[in-house]
Amino acid sequence: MANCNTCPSKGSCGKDESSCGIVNNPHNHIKKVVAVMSGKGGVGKSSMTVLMAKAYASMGFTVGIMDADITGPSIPRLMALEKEKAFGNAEQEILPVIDKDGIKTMSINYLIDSEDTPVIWRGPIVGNAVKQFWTDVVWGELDVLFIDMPPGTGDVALTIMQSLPVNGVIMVSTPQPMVSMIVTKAIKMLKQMDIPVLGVIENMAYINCPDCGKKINIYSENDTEKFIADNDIELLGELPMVPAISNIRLDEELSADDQKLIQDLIMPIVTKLVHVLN
Ligand SMILES: Nc1ncnc2c1ncn2[C@@H]1O[C@H](COP(=O)(O)OP(=O)(O)OP(=O)(O)O)[C@@H](O)[C@H]1O
Repeated sequence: MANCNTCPSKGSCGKDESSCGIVNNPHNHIKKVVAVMSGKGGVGKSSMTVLMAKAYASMGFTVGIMDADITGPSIPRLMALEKEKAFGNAEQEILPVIDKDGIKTMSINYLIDSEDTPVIWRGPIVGNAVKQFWTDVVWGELDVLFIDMPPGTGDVALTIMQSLPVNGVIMVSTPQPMVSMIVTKAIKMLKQMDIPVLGVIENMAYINCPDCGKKINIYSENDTEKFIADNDIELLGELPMVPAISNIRLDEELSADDQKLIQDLIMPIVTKLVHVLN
């Protein structure tokens, strides 16, 4: 049953506790829940989730990542935790896997034999698994929990939005008309559900010429300004396509230049996010 005392939305959601469908674990005290969503697959949602989580942790916040993409989980690999398994405690709860920076993570891949074993489950079972990642995982005290959403606006995305106290959503998109159209559907769904869209990240928007440094737009029909204005949302940032981001799992092995590049790209976004979340 719902428990407002441990709910991140306490005092701001307007729901009645007796009819609220969100169940909270009394051991967990999570201040903010941020879903990272894309509408369209492959645009960099999981990469952005990891970059933001690492940046938050580097600022001294306590951070968690829930990998809600049950049939296509990528958080363990992106965090270089793919060899880890999750264990339970005496209360039948699940302990998250914690990375070298103290980021707590949970993914279905920690619970199955091998990372390439497929999860062949229908929507309601997948939805229940995600709900258990909220109710049964010992997240403890967190300043922010990022949820790496499955792509699209299907059954599981709806379950998450209805069953977890999501404070806001970050949309990840690429500047292509077809992607913007599908991301717009997701934004409209969130507006109908009264869930705030915190802003959009335009990922893989351009490349920098390796010789002269000139910014080269990859897509000829780049209409980011219109997309932002039509949807009345904030642009949190535009990121280029760079090898450093595709190698984020090896962050400690990246050159000092690449580490600085990532910092310079992600910090303005995270600074805006800290501001809009407070
Ligand atoms: N800015 C970037 N520069 C270079 N490569 C990137 C960038 N962003 C993401 N990628 C790469 O693009 C691919 C897709 O990224 P990612 O898995 O984060 O997308 P996704 O939207 O979460 O995908 P899915 O829909 O499967 O969940 C990965 O190989 C990732 O390394």
